[in-house]
Amino acid sequence: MAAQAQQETAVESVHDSVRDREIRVEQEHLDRVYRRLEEKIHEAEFLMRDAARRGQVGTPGALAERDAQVFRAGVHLNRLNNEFEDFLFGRIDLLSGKDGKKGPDGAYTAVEPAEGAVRPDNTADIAETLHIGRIGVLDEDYAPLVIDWRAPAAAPFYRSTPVDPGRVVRRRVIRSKGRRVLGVEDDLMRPELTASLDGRELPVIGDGALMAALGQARTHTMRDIVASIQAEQDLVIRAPAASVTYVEGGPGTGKTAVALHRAAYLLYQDRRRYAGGILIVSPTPLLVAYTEGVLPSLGEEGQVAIRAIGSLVEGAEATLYDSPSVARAKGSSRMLKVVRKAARGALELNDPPARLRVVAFGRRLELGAEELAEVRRTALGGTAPVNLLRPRARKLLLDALWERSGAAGRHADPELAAELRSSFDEDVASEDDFAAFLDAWWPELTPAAVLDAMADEKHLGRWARRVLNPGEVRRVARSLQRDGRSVHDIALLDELQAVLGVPARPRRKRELDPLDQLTGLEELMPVREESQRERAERLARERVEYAHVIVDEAQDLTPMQWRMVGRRGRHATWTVVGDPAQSSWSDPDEAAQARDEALGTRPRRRFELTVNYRNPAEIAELASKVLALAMPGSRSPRAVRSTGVRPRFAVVRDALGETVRAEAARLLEQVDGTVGVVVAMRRREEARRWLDGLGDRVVALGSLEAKGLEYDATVVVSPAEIADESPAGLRVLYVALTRATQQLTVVSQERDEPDAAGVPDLLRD
Ligand SMILES: Nc1ncnc2c1ncn2[C@@H]1O[C@H](COP(=O)(O)OP(=O)(O)OP(=O)(O)O)[C@@H](O)[C@H]1O
Repeated sequence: MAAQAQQETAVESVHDSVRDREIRVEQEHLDRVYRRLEEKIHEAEFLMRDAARRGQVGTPGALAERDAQVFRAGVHLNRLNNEFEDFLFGRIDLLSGKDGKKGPDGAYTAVEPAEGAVRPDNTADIAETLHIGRIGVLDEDYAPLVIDWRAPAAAPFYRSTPVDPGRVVRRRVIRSKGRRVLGVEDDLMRPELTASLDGRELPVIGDGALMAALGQARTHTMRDIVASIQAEQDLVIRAPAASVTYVEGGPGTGKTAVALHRAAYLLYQDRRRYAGGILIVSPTPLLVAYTEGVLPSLGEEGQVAIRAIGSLVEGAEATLYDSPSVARAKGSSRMLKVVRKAARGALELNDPPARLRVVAFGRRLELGAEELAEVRRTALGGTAPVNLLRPRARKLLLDALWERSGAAGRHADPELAAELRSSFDEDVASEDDFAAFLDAWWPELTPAAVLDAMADEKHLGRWARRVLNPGEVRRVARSLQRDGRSVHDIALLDELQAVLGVPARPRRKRELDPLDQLTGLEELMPVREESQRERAERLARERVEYAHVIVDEAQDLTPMQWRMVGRRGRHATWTVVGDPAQSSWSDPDEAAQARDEALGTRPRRRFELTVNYRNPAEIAELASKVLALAMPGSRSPRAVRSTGVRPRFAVVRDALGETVRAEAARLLEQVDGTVGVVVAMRRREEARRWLDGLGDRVVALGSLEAKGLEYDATVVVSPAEIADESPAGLRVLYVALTRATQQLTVVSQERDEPDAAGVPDLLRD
């Protein structure tokens, strides 16, 4: 026994010394990289100073040169400052071979080793070693010290698998903090080989980086996965952006992570093209807060706007929730008709004048109610937005007055007749009364004013006749009377904006800045004048359309929301990620149709993600029981790991709040990271009170708020209550059950009909 223990200790220490040696090897490389980076920073700073000096000379040549230098140096400094932390994370050791073919996405496809690279006795030499990091760094001879993770040459780091290893023998993830290498984790892609590097056998350390990453405690912000992107995810990240990249995958398959990394990849691939901006649409502000740190960690921020679906309209912010039946009405494409009628009908509100009186050519002219109604009807026959039809209405009024004046037949000569008409128009239009009439009779409408008018049940009833039933009219009108907007109201505001239009206003002239002439200057600005974040926010405010639109949790967009998002990417390429089984929208077919309209006829490339990286198998298995009820016949993604900890079932004895609090406190002891307590939407407020004083590692969430988020452990409170809350309740419950990375507790009350073991009816076999 003692001998065996001694032997094990010896093996361990040999292993440790190999690990230490390998860490030293990587430390030496990292030191070289840092020395090189410092040189580059000095160079960039010198260039900035030098450029500033030349700028004072002021000759046109010096100015142009200054611009170019400032631009290059600024970009460099910006990147270096952003990414100085922890940017070297990977390494691949390759057999000799050709560089291989580039696939349609520009990345190298399976690169086969050269003939003879593997000897008949299965031994081989490592011919090439590449280090992968957040940005590329070249040494003084332009040889790569670090390859940017998005470069085609880095693709084998992500694509190589033991089934299809290509030239990769060993894939290593390097963990470092600042300038210190802390550890390495290796995966052997060709375990059958005995490979040597510089005459020594290639050592292998650890159990692979993926498992290490997945087991880590969660915080309230998402981490990037750049060191452990898996092959099926890499295919999506690097997919060409020619049209629509459409990705489906179950909970935890990395859809959100992939979407964020794809944004960074696209910018790297074609910065100029995506200077038009990338919009990432997220379902909730909570998910925006959770994910928005990922892009800066990948060195990208300025061109990407991550917005919650309830924050897409400038000046409005969703803070309220609608009941399922109100949401269903407001989100449905039936609302289109209602909104169009409301936009036109709103012209009649606020008592528009019933007659128009003017004096022209010395005569009193008048149009009465009937004639005005006729003019309005004709004007509204146009297809332009209501606010933009005002000039047409004005013209029709003048026509009617001209007719009334009897001056039409006065001249036979067309030129004279036209002249007379034009002086008539001028005469009328210059009258204050006419202008005042027009303002009152065809006022400029704002989306907010029309939506407020829809809060009046009588008005809404008129505009929604034969579209919404009386119950829906009542409920929708009431919901619009509340203080604040819901996420569905935001889509209505956007639709109203489109139906109303914004009349052209004289543009303010921008100050001329010589630097504006510089192409790509946008990259430099953040360094000198505003932070990346301020810039992203400014661009998001100013921008109406984007070059690429990424929709996360796409299964949840209602038809009206698809229209809103579609307007932001009319000329864009798209990445759409979602999971129909998690849809909280009651009519997926209607939403799919609206999605197809938003995406138009663009060709789609479909991808599927099949591996669940979030939930351990024990939790995934329980969730799959609800999946079978929610979407019979659909497959659960395969969980990659198992913890041996089965979900726990607790039954409420006395007060629900006390049981939930006790279970949350228990989980806080068990895990290092976060605990999420998911309740039916109507219990959100009380659930927050239940957890009072337990600290900020635990949060209470309504079922719809849990979308996309994850916690070390979750407490799901009353599955039946969550499932019964809406027509899509079972799918919402499926979302709730798939949020935990380590532990899950399900709390049941009587209505859950728990069995003797506490398992609620919905989760039994
Ligand atoms: N290749 C990977 N390496 C390390 N972690 C990963 C990898 N892929 C995904 N993950 C992790 O798995 C978790 C789930 O990822 P993500 O939230 O992107 O999944 P999702 O498909 O969007 O899930 P849902 O549909 O439930 O919202 C995250 O913690 C993510 O960081």
